[in-house]
Amino acid sequence: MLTAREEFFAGITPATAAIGVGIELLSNDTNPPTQPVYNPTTLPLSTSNGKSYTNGVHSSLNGSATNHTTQLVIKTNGHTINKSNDSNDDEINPFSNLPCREPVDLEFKSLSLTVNLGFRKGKKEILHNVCGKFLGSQLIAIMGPSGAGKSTLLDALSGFKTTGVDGSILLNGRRRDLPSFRRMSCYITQDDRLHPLLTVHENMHIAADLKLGPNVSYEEKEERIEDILVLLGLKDHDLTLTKCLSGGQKKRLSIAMELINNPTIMFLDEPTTGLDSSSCTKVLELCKKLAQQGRTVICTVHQPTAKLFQIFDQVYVLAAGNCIYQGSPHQMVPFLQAVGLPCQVYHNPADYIIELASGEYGQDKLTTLKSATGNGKCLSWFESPDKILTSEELMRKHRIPKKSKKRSLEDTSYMNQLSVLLHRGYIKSKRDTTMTHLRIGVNIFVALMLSALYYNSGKEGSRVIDNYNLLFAILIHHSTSSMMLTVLTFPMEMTILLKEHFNRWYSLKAYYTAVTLIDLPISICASFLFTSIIYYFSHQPMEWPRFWMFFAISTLTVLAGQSFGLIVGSWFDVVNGTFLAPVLNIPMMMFAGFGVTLRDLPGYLKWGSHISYLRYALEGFVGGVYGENRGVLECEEAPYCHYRYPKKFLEEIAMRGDQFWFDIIALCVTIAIFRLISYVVLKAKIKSVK
Ligand SMILES: Nc1ncnc2c1ncn2[C@@H]1O[C@H](COP(=O)(O)OP(=O)(O)OP(=O)(O)O)[C@@H](O)[C@H]1O
Repeated sequence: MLTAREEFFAGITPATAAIGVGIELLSNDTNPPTQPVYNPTTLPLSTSNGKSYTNGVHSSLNGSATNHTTQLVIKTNGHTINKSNDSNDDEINPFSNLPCREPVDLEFKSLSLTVNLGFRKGKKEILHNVCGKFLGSQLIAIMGPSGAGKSTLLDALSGFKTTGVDGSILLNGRRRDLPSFRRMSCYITQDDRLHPLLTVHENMHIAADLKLGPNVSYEEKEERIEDILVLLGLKDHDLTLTKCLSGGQKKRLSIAMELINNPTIMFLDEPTTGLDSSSCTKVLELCKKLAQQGRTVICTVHQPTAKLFQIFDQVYVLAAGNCIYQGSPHQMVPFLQAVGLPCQVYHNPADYIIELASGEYGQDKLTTLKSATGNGKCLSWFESPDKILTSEELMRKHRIPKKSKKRSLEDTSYMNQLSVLLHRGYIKSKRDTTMTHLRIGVNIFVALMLSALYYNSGKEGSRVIDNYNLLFAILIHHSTSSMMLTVLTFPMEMTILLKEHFNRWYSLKAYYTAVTLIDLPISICASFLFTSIIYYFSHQPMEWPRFWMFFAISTLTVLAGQSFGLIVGSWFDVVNGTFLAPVLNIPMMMFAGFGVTLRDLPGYLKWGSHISYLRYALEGFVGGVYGENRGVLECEEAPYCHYRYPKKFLEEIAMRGDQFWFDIIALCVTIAIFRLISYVVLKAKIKSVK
């Protein structure tokens, strides 16, 4: 009898290599089946947790896999088990903990996608009424030359893009209900949007916590993670930081994280781009395995080699937004022959069709191909066209899917998402040399530099102006350093947010709350260190209440600068943000009351002082240091001290010195408004991507 783990490995090639399990498929049919099939009638299917498996394969659609008898030889470290297999029987589902779902046929009719080119520039249609059918349990390649519309088609089908999309998309014959569809599908982007400072296992565990929630036990999650990591050949790397993984491993990790909640339909945008041929093969073979387990796996590819081309069950070729071939890779040569464009014997058909699609042999050939396929309507070139079910048959076969009563798209509660995101943020902060270590280091360094420059200026009556300059310099340091750090780092976070949010890992609200909270301890800590150093060495009044006032204003300025950076960082990319953030901060400095006092500001610019958070911060600093009835200052370094009486200085700079609490409230309100604006900008940005 096989153990659950042996059963698990029975259909999995990459995993077997990792732990010394080998599989050989011996067919006793003259036409070898393309898909290895496991016979549950001869092998017991009980799992470690006592569950039994149900069918995960759309057998009627896998013509080549049916009507074959296959012999499966499983070699497990030393033992060899021979099993006969009739492929009409159920296939094992290697995810021993995941409930099997029905395979889904995805069909689209007269699909067009139009984009707005901008003000007065009109519109551009990228997809032109294309049709197509992607069958369940198959690996489908969307091919075409650069700019043909592959990614656009993938975006439209996955629901990543909804604006400008016209036509109908059907799932098992019924109109696609986008929220339900998103619950059963996932989108894996071309670039690997992963957290570089988390290990493979941490990434997986966080994905599991976000997708499965606290109702699934830790042990079950671990079991599922291990199964997936073994399946994807990542088990040996589970303690490796993501940033140290190779391109192919990153790609596999991206897939692994989405497999946690067992999606039925997987969209992959160019999963082979940037990989060497062996990694390409590994990734595509893995996709094939996932498809064989009952999923519809759709990916875009540029120009596969002849070997990779054969891995796909179906290819869909686009040329300038039109379909020029749809069917099995094996049928492509007969198809081209049939339309009078025969492929040379030694020419890779995939290369040839891309050359045709690029218009290398003339535009008239494209017209011929488009009409031969009916722009995707023709299904004759599939492996077994007679076995393809019509929409009506599919509707009869598959019951109406239950509509979820849940309003939110995410699988777990807000509180669960928040706590997992906080935990993830904590791990990242601990390891982040820029956001944490460097930031603390820079604060200590700047504080020591300023201390050396303004040593003793806080208590000396002859150096009040110097001290005033110091207070303004501290404000500029706090506001710009926190702002620029956010502007530089947030756009990278934004790309990950877009992917994870689209794949329903968490709501924007949970993400935003976590981002706001996670940075608080580091900001407070950095600000405390800075304040302690500068306050002591510049000899500000040695009274605890004044120290805390100084610290409170410093911290609120850091938070205001950060919130301002968040608005810019979520609106603009790094290049534009780096230019715009300091520029936009200049009016804040202009209206702070430094240089030109608030009294001397021209009447038509007075409004500026009300919106400048640096004005409230400067007023708060001055109030803390010179207000609140501070006594006469020392005058040891000069024969005459003009501002020996702090009141005189306050009059000169047009500040009252008793507005500390007003300034604190004004800073808190400013932070709240900035945070609200950045939330709205983020939400709009996510919407605009669609
Ligand atoms: N928002 C947009 N505005 C204008 N044109 C767009 C927009 N999005 C896509 N396009 C155009 O649509 C066409 C198809 O783009 P798409 O990214 O889908 O191509 P692709 O086949 O995936 O190309 P590649 O393989 O190079 O990624 C291209 O000509 C592209 O310039």
